[in-house]
Amino acid sequence: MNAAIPKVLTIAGSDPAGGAGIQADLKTMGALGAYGMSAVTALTAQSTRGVTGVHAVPADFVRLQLDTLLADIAPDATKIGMLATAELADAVGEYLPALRHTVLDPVMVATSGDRLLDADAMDAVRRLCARAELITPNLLEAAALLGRAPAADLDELCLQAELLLAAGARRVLLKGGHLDAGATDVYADADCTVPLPGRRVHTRNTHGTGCTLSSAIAALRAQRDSWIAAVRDAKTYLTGALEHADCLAVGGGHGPVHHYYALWPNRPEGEGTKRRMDEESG
Ligand SMILES: Nc1ncnc2c1ncn2[C@@H]1O[C@H](COP(=O)(O)OP(=O)(O)O)[C@@H](O)[C@H]1O
Ligand SMILES: Cc1ncc(COP(=O)(O)OP(=O)(O)O)c(N)n1
Repeated sequence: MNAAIPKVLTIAGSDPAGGAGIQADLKTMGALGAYGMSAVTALTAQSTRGVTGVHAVPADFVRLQLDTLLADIAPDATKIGMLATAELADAVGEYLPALRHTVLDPVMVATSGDRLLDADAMDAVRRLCARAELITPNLLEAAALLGRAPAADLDELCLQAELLLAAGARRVLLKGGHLDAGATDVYADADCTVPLPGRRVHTRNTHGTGCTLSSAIAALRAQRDSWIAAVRDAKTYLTGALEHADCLAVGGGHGPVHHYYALWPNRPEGEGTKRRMDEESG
């Protein structure tokens, strides 16, 4: 694998509160040793309490951002997040053949319940799912893509991951964060279907978990030899960011996860920080 610093692109919406969207993606990429770049698909008016407005960028201007960027820089990996409209989903789809290591987070609805994708954009997102190298739907997004009820247990998670493969996806990480217990996701590709258990963190500060996970996978895919290795390491990073979310104390609603938990040595609250200080003092 190339030892140069990887250049990783996010094509996503903006979250002014800094916990989701391109802001979360760029923080994640920086925290994981990648040089982050962004093409913005939509502005949201949003805080930790919810979304009050969405303003989609015209599709031709998203094309201009991508044409200008890609004429100069070849990303080592790309994460695609909020697409807002069918027109934007189709426009971004035009670039997938030219991009490597593509991760699509088919963002539809924020945790607050606010819509981030037009209702008539589902077919365009389905088309995109078949072109990305990995898709990372949550329970509700998988159910919407498949036209089924959301999975309620691990068996159904595995089944829906395999149904998404059968529908054309190349690799699927079906996220189980919305199940009542645990934090088990399911990874599936043509060779295997693997449950990925995770420690459940008891915090209300979960804003941006999906964005953080998909951008971490992209950042790490550029630095790992396989998708499954990137997915496992990204999940470990996200669990740490959730474990340290409460010491950020941002906003009055669902606050962000702590993207820089391993990098800020002067914040004594964090367990990762403490571990690092212990290691440094021998
Ligand atoms: N409380 C939690 N503790 C640990 N991991 C969590 C928690 N909530 C979500 N996750 C993990 O965060 C990632 C995003 O999951 P999910 O919440 O299902 O997606 P989204 O943010 O897209 O709705 C998954 O890997 C999931 O297992
Ligand atoms: C601009 C923007 N993009 C995506 C999301 C959704 O973020 P996600 O990590 O899937 O989940 P929540 O933040 O809603 O918990 C967003 N809110 N804003």
